[in-house]
Amino acid sequence: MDVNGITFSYDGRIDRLHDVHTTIQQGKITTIIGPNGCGKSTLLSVMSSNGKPRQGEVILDGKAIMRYRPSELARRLAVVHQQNEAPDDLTVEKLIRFGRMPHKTMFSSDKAEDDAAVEWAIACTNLEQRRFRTLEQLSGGERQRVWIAMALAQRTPILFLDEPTTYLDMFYQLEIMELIQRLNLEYGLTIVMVLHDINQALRYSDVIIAMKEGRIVSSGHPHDILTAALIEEVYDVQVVIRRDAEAGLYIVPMQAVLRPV
Ligand SMILES: Nc1ncnc2c1ncn2[C@@H]1O[C@H](COP(=O)(O)OP(=O)(O)OP(=O)(O)O)[C@@H](O)[C@H]1O
Repeated sequence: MDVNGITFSYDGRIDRLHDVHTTIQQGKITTIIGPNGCGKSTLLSVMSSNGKPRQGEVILDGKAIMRYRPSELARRLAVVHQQNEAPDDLTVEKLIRFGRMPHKTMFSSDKAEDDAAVEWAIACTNLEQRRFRTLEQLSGGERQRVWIAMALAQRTPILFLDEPTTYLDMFYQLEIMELIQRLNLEYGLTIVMVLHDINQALRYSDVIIAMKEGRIVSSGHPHDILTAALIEEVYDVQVVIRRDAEAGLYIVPMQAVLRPV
């Protein structure tokens, strides 16, 4: 996927993305980082054809993303949004089955293929024991796995996740990150996600895109780009970067740099 010079505005007045260029590498995990309001979710939305750029275009498999029919795009790319809502009385299995919608035509659907995709999504996300529960009977971490399972049931080669670990405790955060890593390594899914936890970004990404004020400041392998200088430039936070024999590279935020406004 190529992002070619995207400039985007919600209201036609203020640009929230300014001439953004990047290439999403197939089969890799790419993580978008940056402070609140810098345009991470906006970029993810434009990259999934959810918003028309003022300038530039996103190319997927040689074709501009805006030229895909919605169902055609939904067979290539699935999105797990930051906030998800569904009726509380819907069972896990029924909800996951909605992921099959893009594969149905007006006249037919391959029931065996649908069943196999739903079973695969349930198995990947370890929801076998929860399939007949309703959403309200699940923990936050289990609910997040349901949304991921629904996206997996789409059987797309590309998966976008917007802040998949927000509101989850340490256990569930790790569980989701390990699931994402497994989906990438075992099934070759191309993953693009937004994360706030810089250490998670460092540990699980092949490529990091660092944004500030609607622009890409730096992108590349986490070990190459995540320097103390870059983090201070992007977040206004001083950090120390350490390497531990067991834990590898890790970042410790030390101090917010207060700047006059
Ligand atoms: N639907 C919208 N209509 C108008 N402005 C919006 C809309 N969504 C976001 N914005 C604005 O666009 C800018 C970028 O927002 P975006 O949600 O992409 O940032 P973000 O980096 O994902 O932030 P966060 O980390 O807080 O989720 C912000 O100034 C935000 O207020």
